Amino acid sequence: MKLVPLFMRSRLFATMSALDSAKKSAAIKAVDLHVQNNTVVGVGSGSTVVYAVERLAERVKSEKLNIQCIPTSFQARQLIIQHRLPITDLEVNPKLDVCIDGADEVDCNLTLIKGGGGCLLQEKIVASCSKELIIIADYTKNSQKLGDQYKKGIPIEVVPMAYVPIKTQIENLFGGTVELRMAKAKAGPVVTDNGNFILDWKNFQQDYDWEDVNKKLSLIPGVVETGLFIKIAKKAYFGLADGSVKEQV
Ligand SMILES: O=C(CO)[C@H](O)[C@H](O)COP(=O)(O)O
Repeated sequence: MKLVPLFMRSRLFATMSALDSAKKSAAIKAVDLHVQNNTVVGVGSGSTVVYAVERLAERVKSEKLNIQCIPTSFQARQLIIQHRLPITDLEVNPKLDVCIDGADEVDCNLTLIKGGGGCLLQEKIVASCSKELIIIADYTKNSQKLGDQYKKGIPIEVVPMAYVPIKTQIENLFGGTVELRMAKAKAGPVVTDNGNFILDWKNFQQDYDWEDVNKKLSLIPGVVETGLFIKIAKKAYFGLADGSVKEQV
């Protein structure tokens, strides 16, 4: 095992805990302001959402809140079950009051990149059934233009057999580079909760009309969904390093 000098370890720890507390304060604020008794709530995916689920569980216990939760991924489903929150689905509850979810990047127009965790398809479906999508994130996700902060690319969920022609079409239409997302603890590609692959479109131009790009991407045969969330989010809460929370509408 490689030894990390003590001064570097404490700096690493300090950075991680500042980010975590920023995620937590954003999550608490969103849950406290957007969830009441009888709310049907969409539970997003990722590390920030963990704090939202913890807060939901606290409030259900202390305030005896009656809520119903709809997961956006296998991870979200497990979180809901672990915290013994009531779970439902779109078949029973096709209309949600609110969906609380994280994001990989949020630009000045509340356009989002989502899907860093590979859950974009169910996240977009659940968000589209919700009266409001509320984003919770730490301060590193807040940017002027997409691509300013998040360098891992725009995730695009695709049908496996079509990943090569889709990659070529995106590169020819828009430039940049498109990579098949590879798994970390499995040989081969990441397979989504829906049995699809993820392409990450990197080094894209930043001054695109994202609505137009999203329409064109969605029309390519085999594209299941894009990680571009345009005019869907109602509000974003960013936890800041000083413990405060910034709101963006
Ligand atoms: O879109 C997502 C998963 O598909 C997540 O919301 C996004 O990746 C943010 O995750 P985190 O809260 O861990 O930063």
